[in-house]
Amino acid sequence: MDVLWWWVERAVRAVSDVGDSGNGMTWVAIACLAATALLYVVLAALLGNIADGSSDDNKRRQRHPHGRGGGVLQSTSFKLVPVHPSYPAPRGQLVPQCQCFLTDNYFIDKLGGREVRQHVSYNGDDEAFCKKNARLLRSWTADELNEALAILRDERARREHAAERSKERRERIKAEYTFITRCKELQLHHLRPEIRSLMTAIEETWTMDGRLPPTTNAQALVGTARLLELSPGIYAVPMFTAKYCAELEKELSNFRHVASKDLKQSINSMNKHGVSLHELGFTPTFSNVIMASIANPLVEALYGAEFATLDHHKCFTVEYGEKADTDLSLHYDHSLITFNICITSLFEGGDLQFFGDSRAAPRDTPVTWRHRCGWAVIHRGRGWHRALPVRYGHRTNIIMWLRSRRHSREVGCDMCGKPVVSK
Ligand SMILES: O=C(O)CCC(=O)C(=O)O
Ligand SMILES: [Fe+2]
Repeated sequence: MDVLWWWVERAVRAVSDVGDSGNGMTWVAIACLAATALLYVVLAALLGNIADGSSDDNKRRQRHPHGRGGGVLQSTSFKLVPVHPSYPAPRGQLVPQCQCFLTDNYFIDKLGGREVRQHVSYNGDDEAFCKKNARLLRSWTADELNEALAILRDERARREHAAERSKERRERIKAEYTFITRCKELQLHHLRPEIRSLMTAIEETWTMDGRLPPTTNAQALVGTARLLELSPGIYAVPMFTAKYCAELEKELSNFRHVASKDLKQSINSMNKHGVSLHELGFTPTFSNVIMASIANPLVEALYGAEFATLDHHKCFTVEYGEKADTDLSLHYDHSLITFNICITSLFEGGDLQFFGDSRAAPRDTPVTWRHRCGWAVIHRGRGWHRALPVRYGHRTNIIMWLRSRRHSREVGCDMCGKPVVSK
């Protein structure tokens, strides 16, 4: 590098001398500049640091299984990695691998109009359910019990057929729905400068093998590009521009208005409104791109390398307001890591509250986050959390439940904690 600077200095001096020394020196200046340019190209090629160009993306993918760049001295600014259909790691939405998907985490919101907000397990056997929940059932009337059993049977049937039904809806949406924007193709300019510089800051610390040095930790990043730590392991960062949020909301609101009811199925047992972004066709150009380009490197920096094997996800919207859900009860997510991005601004209330790890009882005093349009909240899926009622307006958030098959096999299922036998 010193040699390069020496040549640059010579070139600059020669050019500035031209004015004083007349034409004789012009040739010296041109020769110096040409030599400098040649030297730069050779050095840049040697360091694998030729900026831009599609071949660069291919090189990045080969260096790191999650499509990230690497290389010492790499200082190009952050780019989204287009995820090619043949790219093996991110496979979009997969069918849940653990059997607990069929038996655990059933939510009963209301019985006979009365709020009960109860999470229970149900294996399809009504008698076993009654025996196991004898104490709870004492507070229910016979009618309420019948209603509860009907809810559980419906929910179990929904889960058993979730994959096929989702595929059918996806195909119908593709055939029947006409997009009015191009929002499902995430572009670099849709991202706020803060997240771009945060990702650049992370890239700059990568070593030659495309990994972060073990000394890199979340504390070093907090404060960079407005990355906030709300509490240990819970972060917030500006992610989407206001313009992009408006475009997303315009599309989603159009879908809400024109799509038939059966295409807008509830995405889990708690949220009755909202749509699956996978069914809307967002996976290849939106969710997979976020997972490969942003989530994996960011999660590695914030939580450690063992979390950076995210390879599938469930991506959907939640909607609160007058003709949507009001709030969301205390729960934890079917995810290793959750990205929760707010895309609207005209609402009041709806704060997100965290109550600690779900492997322990919920804490008394929550950490509260007031959603901001375009900001993402990032947290472990297994943390207790809830959303307070939206009192005015409409709030739409994009929820990405990011999962890792490797983590489920090696550490345990995100929901029940038991190791998942690989398929
Ligand atoms: O509305 C929110 O911000 C929370 C949504 C959420 O926690 C979920 O859908 O899992
Ligand atoms: Fe959640």
